[in-house]
Amino acid sequence: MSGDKTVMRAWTRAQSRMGRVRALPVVAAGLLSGLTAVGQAWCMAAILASVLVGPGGGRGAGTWLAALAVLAVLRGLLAVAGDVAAAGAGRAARRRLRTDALAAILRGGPALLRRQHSAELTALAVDRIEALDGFFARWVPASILWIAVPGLIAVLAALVQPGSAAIMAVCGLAVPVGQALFGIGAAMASRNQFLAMTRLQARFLDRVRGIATIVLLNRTDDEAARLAAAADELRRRTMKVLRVAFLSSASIDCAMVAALILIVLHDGGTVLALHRAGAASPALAGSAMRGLFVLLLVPEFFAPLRGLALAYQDRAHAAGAASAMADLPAGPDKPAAAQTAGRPDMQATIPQRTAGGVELRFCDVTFAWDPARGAVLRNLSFEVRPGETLILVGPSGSGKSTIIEMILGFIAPDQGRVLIGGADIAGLPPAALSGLISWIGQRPVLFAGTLRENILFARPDATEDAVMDAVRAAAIDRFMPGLPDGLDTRIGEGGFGLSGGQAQRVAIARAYLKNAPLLLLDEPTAHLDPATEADIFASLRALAQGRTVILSTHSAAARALPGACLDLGARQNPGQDATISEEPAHAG
Ligand SMILES: Nc1ncnc2c1ncn2[C@@H]1O[C@H](COP(=O)(O)OP(=O)(O)OP(=O)(O)O)[C@@H](O)[C@H]1O
Repeated sequence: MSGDKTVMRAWTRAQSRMGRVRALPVVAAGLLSGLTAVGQAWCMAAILASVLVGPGGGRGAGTWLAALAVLAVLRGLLAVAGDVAAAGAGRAARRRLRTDALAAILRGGPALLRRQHSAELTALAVDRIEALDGFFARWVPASILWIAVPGLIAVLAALVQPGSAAIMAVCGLAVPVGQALFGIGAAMASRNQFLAMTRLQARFLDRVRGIATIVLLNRTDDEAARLAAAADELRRRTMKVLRVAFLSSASIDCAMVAALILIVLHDGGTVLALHRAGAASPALAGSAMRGLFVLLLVPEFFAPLRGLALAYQDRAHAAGAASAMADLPAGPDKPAAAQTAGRPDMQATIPQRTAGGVELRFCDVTFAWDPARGAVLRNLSFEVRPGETLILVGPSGSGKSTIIEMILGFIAPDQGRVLIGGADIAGLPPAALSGLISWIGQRPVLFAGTLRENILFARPDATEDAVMDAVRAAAIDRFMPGLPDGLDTRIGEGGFGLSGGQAQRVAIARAYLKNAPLLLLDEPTAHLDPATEADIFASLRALAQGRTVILSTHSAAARALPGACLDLGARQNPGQDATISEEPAHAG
């Protein structure tokens, strides 16, 4: 996970900017609420002064009470309006971020899962983004209101009682200093808490997936102890977050109590002096009212500062999410634009779908996952003409899956170009590229749902006839009579289980429905017995008709698919070029 503070700060600042527009109604409600609080304090001060010191000669207590009631209702309404607007701002931001995160995860594809744990990605898309609600609903408005409302209150108080207003302002200024100190601790504590939570989630998911291995190797107690240790770490870090939050809130209370005491001493002294001097009742009542007014304003003055301190947690969550978001692949426009900049030839026209497949060319492609470990593909060139099949062979780690991920657009060459139908895939919009490709991997993913829904996943608007054609072509009709509800049998998680070969037939049916000109097969029979493998290859052979096919395999049974063979193992020996055998050599 990236811990680059500049990236985190830039992300948090950018999110703040984006959240500000939606936070404006919350800020407006907060400002108006601050004004009504001033009105309430004035009414309360008038009522208390007339009770404590005697009538000052102005309006009666009844008028002030009525005004107080009206202001209380108004303030209640403003609070509701502010809460509704804040909830809306949080909802909109979470929706936007979740869409961005999901798009980035899908863009990253399998390559992303190789470097990030699926539990981490799930935690980001679900928990972290959920936790950002407070950032947009509370922190963004609070970061404006903590200056605006106390500033407004201090100015109005200064018009009435300048000395007390100055005391309140000076005590208020101590708060940001304390918050700056606690804030750093809060941000670190919160980030550590999130890391501990993600670690616990990842460990738990791993262990649930590997439950059979844990039981068979008799490691249940060990694993339970480790999970307990991870849970305990999360508990400790959560307690630390709470401790820092408590200290931060206590520091504001201290500043507020200091302001109250100093104002009582200051204004109380004035009222007492007037009383001793035998001042007239209206003058005494006026002085007491002004003193009480400022005193009653003190909690209102500190309330936005307390709001900011509470929302600091939310900002810390945003900083934690920032590092996780920064690890996701950037938007498609950025790399594509960067790669095609100044190269009009690369701003590709989208190849048309053709009946006989599509041409695929690798031109001098070099790629390293990690430059320190050297290039996986070095100056690789080959060409597959429309309708032809290329079989990628070579030992484990020679780069077969890397080639397939590159064609899928999940990774881009460090040097060289990959052309599909004459268009550089770096310049193709992701949707256009995926429209040209069907992909079948080692283990097809079946979603919880019916068999029909799983097949239709490739083309939800397919007609019943098209689905039945795909079912027959993929030989699903051979095992369908054994399913309780035929095509409407529920499969996937919690549903009916399919064997590896049957699941692969669902993937073949999906490819039939999608009907793309380029078919990528990444070890499609890796986990199947020889008889099922032969069966699957027979279906794939039919599927390959009229399509360009790239097949990565270790299996000798792949000979069932007639086509050229590119031995990547031979390329790893110095001085040897790509070796395409059996068919016209289009390799360089
Ligand atoms: N996400 C990744 N990050 C870093 N290195 C990677 C990543 N994916 C693959 N590699 C490395 O790239 C090399 C080629 O891997 P690749 O999966 O393409 O090989 P392969 O020929 O498909 O292997 P296999 O036959 O076992 O599937 C390997 O050394 C592998 O460790």
